[in-house]
Amino acid sequence: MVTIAFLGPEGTFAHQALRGLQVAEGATLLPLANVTLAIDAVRAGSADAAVVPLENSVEGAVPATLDALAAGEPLVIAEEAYLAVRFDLMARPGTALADVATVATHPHAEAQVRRWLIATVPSAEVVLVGSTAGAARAVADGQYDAAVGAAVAGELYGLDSLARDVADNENAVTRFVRLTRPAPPPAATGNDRTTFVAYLRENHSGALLELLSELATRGINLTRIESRPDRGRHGMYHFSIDAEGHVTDERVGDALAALHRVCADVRYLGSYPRRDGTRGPTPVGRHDPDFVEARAWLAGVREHGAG
Ligand SMILES: O=C(O)C(=O)Cc1ccccc1
Repeated sequence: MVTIAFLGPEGTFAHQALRGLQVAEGATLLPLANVTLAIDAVRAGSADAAVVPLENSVEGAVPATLDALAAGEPLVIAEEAYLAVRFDLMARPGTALADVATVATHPHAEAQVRRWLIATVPSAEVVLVGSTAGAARAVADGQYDAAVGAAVAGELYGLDSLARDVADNENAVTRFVRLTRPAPPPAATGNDRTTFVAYLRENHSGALLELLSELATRGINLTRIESRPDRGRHGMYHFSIDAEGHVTDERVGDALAALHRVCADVRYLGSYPRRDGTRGPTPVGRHDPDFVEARAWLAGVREHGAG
């Protein structure tokens, strides 16, 4: 029986994202209170996969997810899904806006409704918790006056919406990933993404340029790059990167091998179909047959003194 952990409880955006991901029929769903617990459940073997947010179009990366992937037992991204996120301010029935002294929500939700909260409930204290649905449940339990989250969470926990669609920016989307223990990637589709973490060898001038050059010379377009501090080494950073292409593409494999040579470490985090947009054109000389032909030419030069 397959068990899928997700950022819970029921009613989170992560819970909604499950619908857009491959979840085996009859799988057991395991809601956990924060991203780190969900990811560690896969490492411990108590879940086969975890569905967690990785980045949001307004607030950027989810650090807890990036950091849990960058260290500890390796995991891979098997799949991604995008979800449009909308936020309501929800409270126990009978609560008026004027009664709201505390508002609980997830940090990524807070960032997306910050101005609205300041304008609407300026003296309310905002409390950051593990998830939006966790906030809604805590409001139902009487811990806080109001929660910011998905309308469905309000319905689940018996809250009323005091205000609907309260985001500062319309059209925010969040990217969720399904993580598993290391496994062969799904087959290349021609529109894929590869995620990895590069740890620089030392803090020398041009170290990041060196890393980027290996990707640029092979015509690899990046869709995200984030620096995160190496927790144990003050002043040192590693880079969490999404690149267009699949690890079985010649140019991507060649670039990862090159980074393995020049970096202190490269942690491969999976190749999987890209669900937003389409990749740009591959530059001349960087298609798979170009690499195959170049290898044959070099073999000829080495063996016969001529290609
Ligand atoms: O707390 C949730 O519901 C989540 O799934 C995390 C989150 C919070 C806000 C925006 C996107 C994802």
